[in-house]
Amino acid sequence: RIGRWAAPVESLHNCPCPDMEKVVLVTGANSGIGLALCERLLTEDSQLLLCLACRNMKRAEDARSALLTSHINAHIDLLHLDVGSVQSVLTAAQEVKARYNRIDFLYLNAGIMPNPQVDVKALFKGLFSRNVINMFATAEGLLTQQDRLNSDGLQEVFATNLFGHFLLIRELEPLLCPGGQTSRIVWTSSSNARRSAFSIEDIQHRNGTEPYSSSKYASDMLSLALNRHKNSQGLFSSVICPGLVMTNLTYGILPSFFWTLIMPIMWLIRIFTNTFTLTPYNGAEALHWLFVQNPESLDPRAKYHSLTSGLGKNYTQSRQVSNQRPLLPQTLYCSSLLYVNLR
Ligand SMILES: NC(=O)C1=CN([C@@H]2O[C@H](COP(=O)(O)OP(=O)(O)OC[C@H]3O[C@@H](n4cnc5c(N)ncnc54)[C@H](OP(=O)(O)O)[C@@H]3O)[C@@H](O)[C@H]2O)C=CC1
Ligand SMILES: CC(C)=CCC[C@@H](C)[C@H]1CC[C@H]2C3=C(CC[C@]12C)[C@@]1(C)CCC(=O)[C@@H](C)[C@@H]1CC3
Repeated sequence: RIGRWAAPVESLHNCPCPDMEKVVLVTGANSGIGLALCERLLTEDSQLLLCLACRNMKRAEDARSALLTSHINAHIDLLHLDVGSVQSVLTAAQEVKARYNRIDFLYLNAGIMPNPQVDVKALFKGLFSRNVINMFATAEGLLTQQDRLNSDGLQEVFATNLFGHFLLIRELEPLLCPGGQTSRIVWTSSSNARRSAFSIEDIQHRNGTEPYSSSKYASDMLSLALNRHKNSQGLFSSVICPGLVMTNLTYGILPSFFWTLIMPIMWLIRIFTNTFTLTPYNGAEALHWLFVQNPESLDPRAKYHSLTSGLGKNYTQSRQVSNQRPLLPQTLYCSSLLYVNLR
């Protein structure tokens, strides 16, 4: 490989990825939707070079073993990455650049919702309102979280769900779109993302109680900005919502016995709102769907939703990302640049 995008000799030597193998990196790959995505990607393309980027190597090892049981010959690498730590992202990016000479797909899936609180009064009120379907689909007005500062002095939710991922993109730029090829970025966002939860004056949601919603809205805007800045260079960014999925994240909202108790109700609700995808496999539908799409055919302003019908059929639907204020994506892009340049 010659030219601007050439990798250092030792990395080419190390790189086990011949030209036709896709290199896919997934953050938060050891559980839930991330792990289900890996399973689905290996089923789709057995030649993949899959890199599980996780903060806990024991859990990462377990995930790799589970994947290898059903895909014996799969090529699965592990990478230590705590997206909530600037130093960890920088070290991991160095490691990725030493191992591979390109990234075809970067799935930015790791995410947290710490100390969630359900507003039970609002839930009961909502049950008897005309807004009930929207309430179940978006949890609007139902959920708050308590955030804290991490060791970098950043709010933990924004650092994990947004800044760490953005820093990773910036650091991996030399591996994105090498030699005129296209590269793809896919964010696991949420239908809980709401414009009113985000303020450019409080870019980390330090003073609010909905950092999760705010950070997911910010990731939608950042994806939009990436498309505006980078599509012409062959870099395409998309956002998805997996629907409501039973994972460690949701088990952190209510105790598991409660979820088990209301499971029949959840199946019933699915008849009215196809956003209750419930299983990680179903939730990974839009992530998998994007993998097999031609990037030029995608809408840069869309959010792709994993949906499951009452009869259990999975499909992907595109909806416009909600209410973009003019210039907000660019402003956010610049602010995030400032953050990552603080390193
Ligand atoms: N479940 C749902 O209903 C919905 C989920 N989502 C989004 O889907 C994504 C996946 O979540 P889900 O599968 O549900 O939940 P899980 O908790 O099962 O998965 C989250 C993954 O992210 C990893 N992670 C968390 N923090 C970090 C970090 N600092 N560095 C590296 N990895 C980290 C976790 O690792 P570890 O095991 O070490 O904690 C885990 O692998 C999240 O972005 C979430 O916001 C969006 C909409 C709905
Ligand atoms: C289903 C019944 C009878 C009770 C559960 C009520 C809430 C706990 C539940 C209703 C809508 C859910 C929801 C989420 C969490 C749990 C609810 C608030 C999410 C916020 C989980 C994470 C996401 O990113 C969203 C897409 C979910 C939206 C719906």
